[in-house]
Amino acid sequence: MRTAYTADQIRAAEHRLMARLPEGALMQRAASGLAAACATMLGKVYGSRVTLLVGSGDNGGDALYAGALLARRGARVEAVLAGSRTHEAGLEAFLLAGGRAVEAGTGTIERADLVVDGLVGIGASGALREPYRELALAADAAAAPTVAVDVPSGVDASSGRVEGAAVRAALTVTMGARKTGLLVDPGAALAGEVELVDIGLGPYLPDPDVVALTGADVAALLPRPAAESDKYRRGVVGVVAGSDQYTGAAVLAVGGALLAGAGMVRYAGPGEPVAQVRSHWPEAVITELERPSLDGVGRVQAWVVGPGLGTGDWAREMLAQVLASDVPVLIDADGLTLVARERDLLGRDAPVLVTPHAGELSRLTGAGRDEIEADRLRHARGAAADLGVTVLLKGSTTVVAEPDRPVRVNGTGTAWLATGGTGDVLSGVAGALLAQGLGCYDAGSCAAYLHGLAGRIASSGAPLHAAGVAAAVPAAIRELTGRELTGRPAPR
Ligand SMILES: NC(=O)C1=CN([C@@H]2O[C@H](COP(=O)(O)OP(=O)(O)OC[C@H]3O[C@@H](n4cnc5c(N)ncnc54)[C@H](OP(=O)(O)O)[C@@H]3O)[C@@H](O)[C@H]2O)[C@@H](O)CC1
Ligand SMILES: [K+]
Repeated sequence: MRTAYTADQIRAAEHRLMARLPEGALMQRAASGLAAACATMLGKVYGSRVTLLVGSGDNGGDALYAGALLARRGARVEAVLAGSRTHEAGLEAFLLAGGRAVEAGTGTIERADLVVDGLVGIGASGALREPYRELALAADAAAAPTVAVDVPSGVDASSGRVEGAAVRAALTVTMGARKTGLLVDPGAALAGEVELVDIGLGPYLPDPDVVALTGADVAALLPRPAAESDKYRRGVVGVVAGSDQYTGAAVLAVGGALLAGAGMVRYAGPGEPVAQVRSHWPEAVITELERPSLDGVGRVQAWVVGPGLGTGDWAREMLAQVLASDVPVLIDADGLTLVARERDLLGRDAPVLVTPHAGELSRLTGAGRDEIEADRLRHARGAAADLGVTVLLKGSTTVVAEPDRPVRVNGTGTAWLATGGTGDVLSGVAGALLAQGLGCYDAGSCAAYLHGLAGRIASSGAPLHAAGVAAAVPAAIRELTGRELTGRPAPR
């Protein structure tokens, strides 16, 4: 599990640790980790040109001490001192090691083999001011890669929010613990690779603000069929999706559920989608509906409701009946539009997982779509608390929020997944995990991980289509769990 923390959490932990250490010890640890990462990126340190962008705080101090270490190894290191003041001891060490302070605009950034962004770290507030903004833009325009110290300057360490200009790093060397803003877009997209330097903060850290599951975490959570499993005990998913107008959503949601390991999928819908589901998935158990009713559909362990369902009376009645059941329900797409109109529908005791994209969450909460995109964490958390449900907010980093738990973020996706129908597949995958007994929090975060990985497998760097993502879900599970998938050693 990768954990991340807000700036306030980090600062509090640092204070407790600093009280036990000699002055400056933490910064020395940070700087040596930073210098080592820069050296690796440079390949050959001797003779290379390194330009430091140095702000007025300790973030600049880290850069200066690291610059001193690189200068001692023969690099030509120049520092642009951008703040109204400069970390004194760091500057002294830097100059003593042979580093040079230079003005901005002397071509130092353009000539560099590597730029080190030490403008601001966790002490930043608001959009980058001048001259920092100008320097961030110059670093972005330069040919050399940028290594960000702690966080890319311009990215809010606690949220990933970016107001105005920000540094685009190839590598972010982060001190003591990951910052939340490095795991959540738009910040995550600007951080590049993230390397964590251990400065001994571990014992002083509180519960994390956000966490990201690793492949091993997901593998450990995924339900596995045991020898005595039968199709009912492996989890029966009910899918209420699709309409005579939108048939594909039904096919994709059923496919996602089947291929993510549901023991059985029951599909209930009108004639057109029934015909499509039947021809694509003979495995599904189908009830063709003459009227909107779940009577006679049979027991399920979880429902997926909403993709392509429409928003008319039929859809509203189906949604209400699904929500009147006593099993977990995943609501997506048109189901969310209906819930936005009629919040009372959510009043139930059994768990609810909603899977909006930013536009759908906007309808649910009234916040602007752009505002949600800019601060995904805050809005997902707020919606989970307000609605009393688990919220999986889709996007380039998917976040899963549930009251009183760290937000889970997922970065396995690829931009190619932003195409029609992939959300329907995700709802089926998550529904299969719910039906197999995972709670909404685990089902949502594991489904996001698997779906992202399946997207990568289906894409391989090229366009993908939603049915291809569903088809790649077993390969994604195989990649995570390998031979132990059956719960037994692989046959020879
Ligand atoms: N604490 C520790 O033990 C350790 C800390 N470590 C390191 O210290 C970093 C935190 O250092 P920090 O607290 O000095 O703050 P930091 O991020 O350098 O900048 C603060 C200054 O920037 C300015 N400024 C703010 N906003 C701005 C804006 N929008 N646009 C422009 N300027 C802006 C403002 O200065 P002013 O403008 O007031 O002169 C403010 O005072 C941390 O990220 C890590 O790298 C490591 O060495 C490990 C040990
Ligand atoms: K920085």
